[in-house]
Formats: sequence, structure tokens, C-alpha cells
Amino acid sequence: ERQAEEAAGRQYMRKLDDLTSKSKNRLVIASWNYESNITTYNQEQMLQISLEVAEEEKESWKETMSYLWHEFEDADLKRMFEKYSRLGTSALPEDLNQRLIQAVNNMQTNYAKATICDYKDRTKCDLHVEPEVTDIFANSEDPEELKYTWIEWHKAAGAPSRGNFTEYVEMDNEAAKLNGYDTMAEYWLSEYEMKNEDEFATLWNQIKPLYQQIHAYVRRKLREKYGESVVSAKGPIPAHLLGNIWAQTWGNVEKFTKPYPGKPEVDITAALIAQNYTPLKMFQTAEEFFTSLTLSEMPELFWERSILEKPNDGRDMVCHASAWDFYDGEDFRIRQCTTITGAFFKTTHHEMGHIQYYLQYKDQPVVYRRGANPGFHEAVGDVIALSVSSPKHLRVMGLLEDGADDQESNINQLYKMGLDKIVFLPFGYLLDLFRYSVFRGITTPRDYNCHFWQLRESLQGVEPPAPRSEDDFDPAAKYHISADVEYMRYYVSYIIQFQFHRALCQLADQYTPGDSNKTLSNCDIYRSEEAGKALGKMLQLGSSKPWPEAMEMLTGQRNMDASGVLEYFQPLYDWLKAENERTGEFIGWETSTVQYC
Ligand SMILES: C=C(C[SeH])C(=O)N1CCC[C@H]1C(=O)O
Ligand SMILES: [Zn+2]
Repeated sequence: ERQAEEAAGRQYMRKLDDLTSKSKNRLVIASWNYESNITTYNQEQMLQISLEVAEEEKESWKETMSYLWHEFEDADLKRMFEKYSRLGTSALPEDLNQRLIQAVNNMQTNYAKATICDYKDRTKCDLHVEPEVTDIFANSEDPEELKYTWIEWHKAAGAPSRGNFTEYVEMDNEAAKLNGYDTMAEYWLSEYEMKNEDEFATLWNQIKPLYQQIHAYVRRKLREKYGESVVSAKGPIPAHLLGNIWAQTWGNVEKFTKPYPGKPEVDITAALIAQNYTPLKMFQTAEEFFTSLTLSEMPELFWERSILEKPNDGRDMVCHASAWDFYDGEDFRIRQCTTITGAFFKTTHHEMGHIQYYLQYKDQPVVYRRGANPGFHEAVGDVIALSVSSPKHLRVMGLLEDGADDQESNINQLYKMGLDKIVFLPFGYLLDLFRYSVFRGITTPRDYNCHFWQLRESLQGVEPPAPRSEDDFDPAAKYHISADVEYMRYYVSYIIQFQFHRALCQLADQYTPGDSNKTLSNCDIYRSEEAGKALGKMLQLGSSKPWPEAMEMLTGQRNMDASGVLEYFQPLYDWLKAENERTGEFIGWETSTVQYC
């Protein structure tokens, strides 16, 4: 009897897989068309198709739940049924789902269309976050220009979405309940097979000492540059001075804060421009790294259908970089408004990592064509970029002059990496601590902005450049809040990518614990078939196995831990501690004097 039920279940899964492939393909095409060209027609099409697909999924769900799959002995078949039983927002009645989709659409469209006026020319009011605001934060060293731009961007991109965000939270929570979760926070956490966020807090406690050291050092260098009246000795750092509109990575202040100024340049932007890199060449270079590992090249369709530069036809579009799986096993695309900078060279590898994952698991049943957990998907490209940004590899590419491999250059290089990887961690952590608190009703609309800045101050040690109130809604000035993209995936990625990197470097014989000639930070797995095969094997799993199994297959560990990132940055941590002691810099930060609650 049970045998017959399982046989029927297997048959049903094959049919459902085919159905799901077609409906997801329709949905992704509609989403791509809307995000790549925001018109009323494309928005309506996206809403219409989303509602149709949701109804189809609700119908299938009834049939799925009619099977006794909880008793199945075939673990894989049971896992497939379990995944199909998670309806997500399609569980909502159609009218509520329509309200949810429209609320998110409104936020995403507001963000994509948001423009501000130029500080130097107030009649020029067509500046978007990409490329204009991003470039101002990369290059300006005028605190007044940065302050103006920061305030204008948060006014244009954040405040208008307050109402839609509240509607989205309400609808999302309704959907979570229909899926058997208290709030959407628990639904998001279940993607990591966690009941709560305690494990994330443990990781943060391991990293915090390292973060406090780089924070203290950067604050001193910024105080030296801008003066005590702009940057205090013991307070949080004003968020507009850190080279990024969200202060999430601080790589753009490296040029005037580096430990040893006299050493060779570590930022490759100028070298990329000098070598006539184009967006296309960036992507081809990234592809060649993957094929050097015996991983897959990009299909022809990828080059035909991707958008690798911002179109200049004046259309409204979502510029935030993204990688797309069209679930037909052939169509994979990136949309990125690329400019020729070191930062975008990293983002290019990041997005190509998503495509590589899609290619590696494309023969899995559709239900398994996802990351082992969302953090895995964000880590793939970054792991490759860790090798690419090693001095060894940059020299192979002629992007780093043949300077000495001395201790001081090594500290400069680690510092540049730390401004990206260490600095990001509290930001990656806090964004969803904020949203968990909102989903759980602990943060209500009357204290959205206050709680957001309390997290920014307590975890990141940054403060707004001007007083804030509940007329503002600064969280939505960050793409992922306006676009309903879960964010803990990046915090997880910035931890596990160093565990993956360590395992791959050992396989490539590029790293030996304790050997100063084979360090993690100068490891380059380029052309290592050993490393490539091991990475490919893990990626091919998709989400067919629990993520600890996928992690163990590559690293031998079954848990996330910060030992990878701490080992990679150990020499920098030692240097920062000595330097902050030498200068008597206060470690940590006192309460902000800026009014924001
Ligand atoms: C590049 C992407 C697209 Se998945 C991105 O959103 N990232 C990559 C790093 C963190 C996060 C961000 O920009 O906030
Ligand atoms: Zn990503």
C-alpha cells in the first residue's frame, strides 16, 4: 500500500516538476521585463502573471497535500514533497496577494526611479543611485557635498515607501501564518534550518573585536582628515564619510586612510581603465576564471540576453545588479549597470557566481534549483573573487604593479580587503535584525527609523549626518528593503565564503596552516582542477541536501564558523591592535549626540 503511494508520488513529482518549470519561466520572464523596463504595461503584466501563477501553485498544493508524504520512506521523495508544501506568499487569498505584490512594486519602482539634484548644480536633477550617487560617494572628499547627497537620497528613495512597507509587512505576516509560522521572520529563518537568530549572534560576538579595531583606526584617520568637529574621538562615525551611501563597505576611503601610504596602489580601478577594460571584458575575464577550474562557460543565450551596461535610452529600470535563472535549463542572464571600477570588477564575479551555481544544478528537479541555503548562493562568486583579489593573481593579470611582497604591502592589501569584508559584517547582520523586529511587531511604524538607527549605532558604530525623525524612512533607501530581498544571506555569505576559500586553497595546494609562504590572503586557486571539481560537486547539489551536508562535502565542517575570516585577517588584527594602542585610540564608541529618535 505505502509502496504504491510512493510510486504514485514519484510519478506526481515528475508531472509537478514540469508544470513548475513552465510557470516559473513565465513568472521570471514577466519580472525580467518589468525590472528591465518599468512601464505601466510591464507592471500590469507582472502583477497579472504573478497572480495566475499563485493560483496554479495553490491548486497544485492541494494535490501535493493529498499524498501521505510524511510517512514516505524514500527520503529524497519526502524532501521534494516537503519543499512543495511551502507555498510562501502564494498561500494568500488573491486579493491580499495583489495588495502585497503592488506594495512591493510601488517600493521597488520608487527606488528605481528616485533621482536627486546635484550639489554643485541644483538645476541638474536626474542623478540616480547608479552611477551618479555611487560615484559621488566613491570620489568626493567634500563633507558638505556628501552630507547633502546623503540627505537628498534618503529623502527621495526612503521616505516615500513608509506606507507601502507597512502594508507589505502586514501581508507578508499573513502569508507566514498561512504557512504555519508566527511571522515572516521565522519563515525567513527556516531557510537556514534555524528556529531563531541565536547562531548569528554567536558569530557576531566572535567577529566584533576585529570590527572594533578597524572601526577605531578608520575613525582616527577620518578625524585627521576632516577634523575633530566633523569626526569625534570617541563617538560613532558619521555615515556620509565612509565612501558608500549606506556605509556598508568602506573601500573608497582606503586611498587616504591606508596604513603605509608609500607602497604600491592596491585599488585596481586605474589599472582596469588603463587596460581598456569594458563591461564585456570584465564578464569574459570572470568567465575565464571559472573555466580555468573546469567549471562551465556561459551559454550563448547568456551573452545575447544579458544587460551588462545601463541602456542610454532613458528608460526606467532596476539597475541593482542581479542574476537570473529562467528555469528552462538554457536561459540564464545578468542585469548590471556596470562601470569600470575595482568594486564593479568584484560585483561582476559575484553575479557570475550566481550564474555558475545555476549552471551546475540545472539538471536537478526544479524544486532543488536553489542554493543549499541563501548564503551559499551569495558566496560562490565572492569565493572566486577572493582568489582574483590576491596580490599573486592581480600580478598575473597585470593589474597590480610588481611591488615588494613585504610585510607593509601585505598589511595594505589586507586592510583594503578588511574595508570590504570585515566592515560589511555588522551591516549584513543588522538589516534583517531590523526586519525581524518589524515582522514580530516589536518595531512599529512610529519607531521604524528610531530602531533602525539604534541598530546602526549599536552594531556598526555609525550615526546619521543629520537629525532624523519618523518623517524619514531610511531603511527603504537600501535596495533590498524596497525590493523585499532577504538580507541575512549576505551576512552568512561573508562568513562561509572564508570557510570555502580555506578548503579550496588547501585543495589547490595554495594554503598550508602556519606556512607564511602559503597564506589564505595570498592564495589563488586559478587553474586548480582539484579545487574546481570539489566546488562543482557541492554546487551540483543545489538544495537537494540539507546545507550542513553540502558544507561538509567541501570543508569537512557541518557548521558556519568565523574561524575562516579570523584566520584570513589575523595579521591585520594584530597590526590594528598595535597601531590603536600606539596612538591611544579609544576602542568602541560612545552614544551618538545626533537626534534620531
Ligand atoms: C550584488 C548584489 C546582488 Se545579489 C548585492 O545586492 N549585494 C552583494 C554584496 C551585498 C549586497 C549589496 O549590494 O547590498
Ligand atoms: Zn548576489
